[in-house]
Amino acid sequence: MAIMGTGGVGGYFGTRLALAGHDVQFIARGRHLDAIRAQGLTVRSPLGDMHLPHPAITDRPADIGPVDVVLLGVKLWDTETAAQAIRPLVGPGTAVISLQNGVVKDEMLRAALGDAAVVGGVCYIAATIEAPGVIAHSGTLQKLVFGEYGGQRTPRVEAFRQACEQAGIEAVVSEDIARAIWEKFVFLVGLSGATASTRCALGPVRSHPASRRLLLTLMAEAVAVGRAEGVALPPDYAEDRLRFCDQLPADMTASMLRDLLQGHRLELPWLSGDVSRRGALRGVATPYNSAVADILALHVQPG
Ligand SMILES: NC(=O)C1=CN([C@@H]2O[C@H](COP(=O)(O)OP(=O)(O)OC[C@H]3O[C@@H](n4cnc5c(N)ncnc54)[C@H](OP(=O)(O)O)[C@@H]3O)[C@@H](O)[C@H]2O)C=CC1
Ligand SMILES: CC(C)(CO)C(=O)C(=O)O
Repeated sequence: MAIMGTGGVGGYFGTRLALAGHDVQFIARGRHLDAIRAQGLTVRSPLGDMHLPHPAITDRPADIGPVDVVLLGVKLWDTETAAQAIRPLVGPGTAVISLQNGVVKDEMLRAALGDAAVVGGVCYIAATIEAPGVIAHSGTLQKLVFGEYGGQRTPRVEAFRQACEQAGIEAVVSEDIARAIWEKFVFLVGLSGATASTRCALGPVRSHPASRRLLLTLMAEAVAVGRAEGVALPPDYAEDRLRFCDQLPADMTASMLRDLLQGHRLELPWLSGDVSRRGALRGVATPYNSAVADILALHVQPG
């Protein structure tokens, strides 16, 4: 397997897979790569800390050659460059599974790598690069959902499910992965848009009638756009996600709020911005997502 982007997501899941005995080749760059080469890759997690003293790691994916599975864990602005870089890793049966947020990622991967390579995927976790060479996992959630776009349970999907099971990763094979990706997207568009634009955690956002309406409407617009694109989301799915939000910890925030507060680049154009863009193409009104995209536009690029 290869992990393209050894960050919060790639570093966490890759480390688990490597510790379970799988041949995992990590791809990283910069100070993070240097630190991992010098001191190994460390994951701090409430489920138990992990350490790979000498992981196979490179910044030259072409040296790795074809693999069974590529997990893509780069931020969305790096998708096209990463897709070109992993071309030498993709053989006839290789599954490229993006763990990124958003719904546009697999469209970009298909354009670069062809339809056959792309297996849909989505992940549920909160993990970040705490320091070069060190990944910090918050909470205990660590789940992958993946599947072929046609819904078939192919040997490559089943083999990866088994690998995850051996590695102690909660893994679910979806027969409607497009819908599974949209389900996460709906929730994340609401959580990221509402927490980042108010600069508040979920607890306060859901308890004030106005910010609760903001949260619900951001999700409802995403549902309307998904349904207009033919995704089988129930019409009341936003209300379902609002009930889900009511059960989550009050201090929960989206990674986009954390990025905003730390002055990092934002994935906004691929979240609320993408709802707005897709809505315009389908004739679906998305005033709340468009407003969030406009309000936060100044912060998308740091500096
Ligand atoms: N973190 C989380 O908890 C969750 C994240 N996601 C999604 O997963 C995706 C990844 O997020 P996250 O793990 O937080 O991102 P990170 O920034 O933590 O990790 C991405 C890593 O990939 C590296 N990278 C990018 N391009 C290359 C390249 N060409 N060669 C080598 N290394 C490269 C980056 O290096 P550099 O820093 O130099 O750019 C960085 O170290 C995002 O789409 C995010 O929305 C989804 C669920 C949860
Ligand atoms: C909501 C969460 C933590 C779920 O994985 C996420 O994807 C994000 O904040 O980017």
